[in-house]
This record gives sequence, structure tokens and C-alpha cells, in this order.
Amino acid sequence: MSFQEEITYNETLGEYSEQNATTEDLEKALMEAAAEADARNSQVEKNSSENETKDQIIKETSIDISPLKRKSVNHNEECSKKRKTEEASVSVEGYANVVASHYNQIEEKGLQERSKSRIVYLRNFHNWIKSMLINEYLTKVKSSKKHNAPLRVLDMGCGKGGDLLKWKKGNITHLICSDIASVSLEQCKNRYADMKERSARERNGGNLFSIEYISADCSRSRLREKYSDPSLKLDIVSCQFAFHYSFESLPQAECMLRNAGECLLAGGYFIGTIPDSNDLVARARKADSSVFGNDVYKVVFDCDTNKPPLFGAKYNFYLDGVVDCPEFLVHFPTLVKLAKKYGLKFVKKEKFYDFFNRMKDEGVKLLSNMSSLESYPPLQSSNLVGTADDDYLHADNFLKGISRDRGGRDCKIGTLSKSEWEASSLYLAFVFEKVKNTWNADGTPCYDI
Ligand SMILES: C[S@@+](CC[C@H](N)C(=O)[O-])C[C@H]1O[C@@H](n2cnc3c(N)ncnc32)[C@H](O)[C@@H]1O
Repeated sequence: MSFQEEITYNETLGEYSEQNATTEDLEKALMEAAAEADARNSQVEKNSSENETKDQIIKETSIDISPLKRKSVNHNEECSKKRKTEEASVSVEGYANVVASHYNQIEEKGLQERSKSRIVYLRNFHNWIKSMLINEYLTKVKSSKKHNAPLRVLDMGCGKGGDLLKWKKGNITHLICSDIASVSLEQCKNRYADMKERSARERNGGNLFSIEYISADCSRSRLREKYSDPSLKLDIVSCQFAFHYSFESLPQAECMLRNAGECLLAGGYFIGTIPDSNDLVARARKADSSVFGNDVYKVVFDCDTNKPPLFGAKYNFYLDGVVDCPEFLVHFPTLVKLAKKYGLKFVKKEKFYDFFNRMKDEGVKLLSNMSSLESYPPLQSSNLVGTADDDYLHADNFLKGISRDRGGRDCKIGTLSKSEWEASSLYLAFVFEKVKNTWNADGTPCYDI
């Protein structure tokens, strides 16, 4: 299978990439976070004096604004209405309630329904990226362990358990699933129960990992205290498409990183996927607007893109009715700096298109099994998910090149529509490794990173 490799969005990155977090920056951010918390406390008092219960506020924020095309007409109006109600609901918990209620409200769709989605290939492609990433680091961890040694994993922000099958395929021993959205976590439990039932019918008699669930805000609660065994050691912590929510404030980012690092064994990995803030900022600057996107995704910035703060740099992300939620820029140099405190040494970050290029040969079979790319040209053009005029121009050009090389013979390729590729290329995968520690005189761990 081949793929059009030319479309990469290697935009000149904005200054944001060079903005290095100094210790003073972090201290300033910490003070700002404290001031914000005070301001939110007074907002809560104001809200309660106006007799606004939190539940009412959450209900109000659940404006249905999908699908994207229908939305675009009243988009600005709806956005500002939604933002106003969001702001009103921001309490001491920050945006936690808004995020949790957003994910709790996403309907569980069947496979058939999901296959009709405009972004079916994008979703499958992201699933492929996660599978390859998880497999890559499980393999590394296994290679340094005795055969049959237990493998324990924490999935922070596990959602409905979209990665359960990946953990099963990776033959892990124990999984801790945690998420702020209790409804999603219930769906995750149901998925696991179905999987358990199915695997009991398999030849190996149900050799499935054990599991525990923690319904919690991973950016505010210490997960270790909630584990069934708080002395448990982890081999992998995975945080897929969720870590960026913690960059709402410095204490939240630190809490999430502590959860990621504190129970990892030395040599274990913290892996994840997040939107690339440099790319988001670069695209906003290029568009010279706080709003940009296409027919599958839209970003609406709610902070100064010329000088975004290190924490709380908020934007709303819309993805074809799947995600429509406040998110926060992750200033990567700051993440690297903060992670050190928890013994997490930066290993790499990789844009999705670079990850794809590196892994596409190894993962070619899985790409096809997971229907992660759309077959082009299709049997009928009406079968294509992309409807914009230029959605497959890149594929046409690529095919012309191949056809020339092959003496005019027709062939098929796997691709994503341009709109989906523009959305996918916003993301990156990251990897941190837990290092060995020594102990300070006061009994706290000390990391030499
Ligand atoms: C885009 S979904 C990804 C779900 C899953 N990891 C996956 O890849 O399919 C993001 C998830 O992060 C969860 N989340 C967001 N903020 C969180 C927080 N502070 N603590 C725990 N979970 C959080 C949401 O509830 C949601 O389930």
C-alpha cells in the first residue's frame, strides 16, 4: 500500500516553539494559578448567590452543535453563547465539569453507525497510530523483562475503553483505567465485560488481563491513593488524546505528571498523544485569525495567539461532532521541564505524519485490517468520504506519478482526504522514560535528569 507523502504541513513554526520556560516563568505561572483559583472561588460565591446550581449550568452548556457544516452558519453566535455559559460554570474545578459533561454526553455508537461517519478513516488512522505506539513500547518493556513477568499499565483518560483490545493484544497482566467522565468509564466496564465473555470462549480459556477502574480527575487527584494496591509498580502509563486537558493550570499539569511518573518502574514509559501546540499556534497566525479549520475540524482560540500563556491557553476544538470541548495548549518545553521533577526523561516527540512514515512498512497489514486509509480511486466517486473539490487532488497527482512509472497501468492507493489529513497532522505522539532515583535526606526521591 502506498500513501501520498507530499502533504505535510511543515509550516514555519511560530515563536511559540522557541519560547523556553524559565524557572521564573513557572513560578509566575504558579502565582497566576493561585490568583485564578481565588477569582474562581469568588465566581462560585457569586453563582450560588444567583441561585445557579452546577447541574443547571452543565445542562446549559450542552448545546448540540454538530454536524460541522450545519454549525458553521450560526457558529460564531453559538460559540460565544457556549463560551459564556462555560465561563459561568468555571468554578474551583476549572473546566473539569465542562470536559466531563462533554464526554459523558457523547453517545455510544455501534460499528455500523461509526462507519458512516465523515471522519471514519481519520478515527481508524488515529487508532492505528495508538496501536503502533502502544505495541512499540510494550515490546521495549518486554525485551528487558523475564519471560512471563507481569506487565501492568495505567490508562489515564481511557474514555470508553477504545484501547482495551490493544492491551489484550499486547498480553498485559493488569490494567488501571481512569477517567473523569463516569459515563465513559461505565461504557469501558461494559466493553471489558463483553471482551471477558468472548475471551472465555477462546481456546486459551479467557487469558485476559485483570482490570480496575478509577473515576477521577487525573489532574487533581492522586491516583496512587486509589489503586487497589498503592504499592503497585507500573510498566507503561498511557494517556491518549487526554493529557492536554491538564495544561489548564500548573498544579493540574504537575498532578497529572505525578500520576504518570510516581508508580512507573525505572525503564518504564509514559506514552501519549496530544495536539501539537506549535502547529495550532502557527496555523492561527497564518490564518491571521483566532478561528481556523476546514469541513472536519475547527479551532477557536480563546487566548492571545501572539503570546499564549504557559498554562490555561484555551481553545475550543470541534471535530465533526465527536469532540467539541475546551482544550489547552501544551507548551512542550514546559512539559519536558516539569516531567523531570517526576523522574520522567524526555525521549521523543513525533508528529503523526513522521510517525506514519516511520511505521508504515511495519504496520502495513494493520493499516489495512483497521481500514485506516481510504481506498482511492473508489468504485464510485459518491463512495468517497471527502466532498471538498480538492480533497483528493494529492491522491490524483500521486497516482499520475505512479501510473507514469508503471507504464500507464492503473493502481489503487490508500489515502486520507485532505481535510482529514489537515486535522490528523495537528497531532503528535510523545514518549518519556522513567529514570532511576536516589533519595534525598528528607526521604524524597531525587532524579538526575
Ligand atoms: C479524546 S478522549 C480520548 C479517550 C481515549 N484515551 C482514547 O484514546 O480513545 C479524552 C478523554 O480524556 C478524558 N479526560 C479529560 N480530562 C481528564 C482529566 N482531567 N482526568 C481524567 N480524564 C480526563 C475525557 O473524559 C475523555 O474520556
